[in-house]
Amino acid sequence: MSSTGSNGTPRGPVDSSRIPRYAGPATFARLPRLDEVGRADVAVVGVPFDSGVSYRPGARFGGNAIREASRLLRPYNPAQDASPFALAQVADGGDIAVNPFNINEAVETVEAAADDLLGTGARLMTLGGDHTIALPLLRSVARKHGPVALLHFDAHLDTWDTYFGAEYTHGTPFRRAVEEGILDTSALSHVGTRGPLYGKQDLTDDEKMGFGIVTSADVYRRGADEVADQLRQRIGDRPLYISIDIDCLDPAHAPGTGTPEAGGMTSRELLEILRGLASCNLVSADVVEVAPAYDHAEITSVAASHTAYELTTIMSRQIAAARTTSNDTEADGK
Ligand SMILES: N=C(N)NCCCC(=O)O
Ligand SMILES: [Zn+2]
Ligand SMILES: [Zn+2]
Repeated sequence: MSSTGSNGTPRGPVDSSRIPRYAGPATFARLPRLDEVGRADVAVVGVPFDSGVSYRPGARFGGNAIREASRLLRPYNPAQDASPFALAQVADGGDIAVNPFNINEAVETVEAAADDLLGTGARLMTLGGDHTIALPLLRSVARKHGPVALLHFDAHLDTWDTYFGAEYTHGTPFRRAVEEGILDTSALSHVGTRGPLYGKQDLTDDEKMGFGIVTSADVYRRGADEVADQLRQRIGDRPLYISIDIDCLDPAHAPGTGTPEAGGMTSRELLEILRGLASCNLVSADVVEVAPAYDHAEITSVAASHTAYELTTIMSRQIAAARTTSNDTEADGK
């Protein structure tokens, strides 16, 4: 069942033709807060945590920067021919309050908060935070759906083992996830990979874990449509989690991030690949590693807000389609 406003439809964003879009506190896309609507089909939630980074800090401010940049999003998404906030109740669930001084505790807090939100039937659209948070989010999603397919957009593999002996960092979440058996290892892909590694072994280890790699150069050479087709075939109808490290984009398209690497995808390529995945069973997603202190003119947070908008649109469309199917089944049974 979906949440509805008092007139039976989801409560959408503040009307920017009546109330200036730059007025008032920011929620994602000017949507209602979760406490204003009771429950949501898609909960947008911030995780202000960056104690897992290996280089520049600052992603703890990413969620709010994305919310600010999302003021300009409009309610109809022409690329997917859908009005995501009318198809399903999308609401801003605020931030998960995580301990910046204790990574293990932070990981537990994120996992428990995700359990609570997923337990209400919502799908999660998480705004990071550094990439460490993908692990507890995946644990929670897998508890609900079983091992999930993973599409990981990133310059980096994030399947390294430890940094300074620490297991939970932004360079290690997906190795931990594979070790814990929470990923469906027949459908794991990195997209946008590039840049120097520690050694060739990084690639061999990653392949052994089950990952396929679409490099940023592959995207450039083969084009977004072909890449999306290939990914869609690999994923099939498995429950899918999409994790997007904004550094999958070239630093020209996302300068505001902690570990930038030259030679990345354009924001157009990323958005187009996502649109090509609209038929996949997207159960939750994150956008991480937005570090506004290194940004200019909100380039990075605007790209991140549009990325979250495409992901939210995919989820809303699927929720609406599932509702139609179950209504049809009910009608047939009567
Ligand atoms: N997840 C991100 N953004 N970066 C991981 C980089 C890890 C390293 O410094 O080797
Ligand atoms: Zn990265
Ligand atoms: Zn990453």
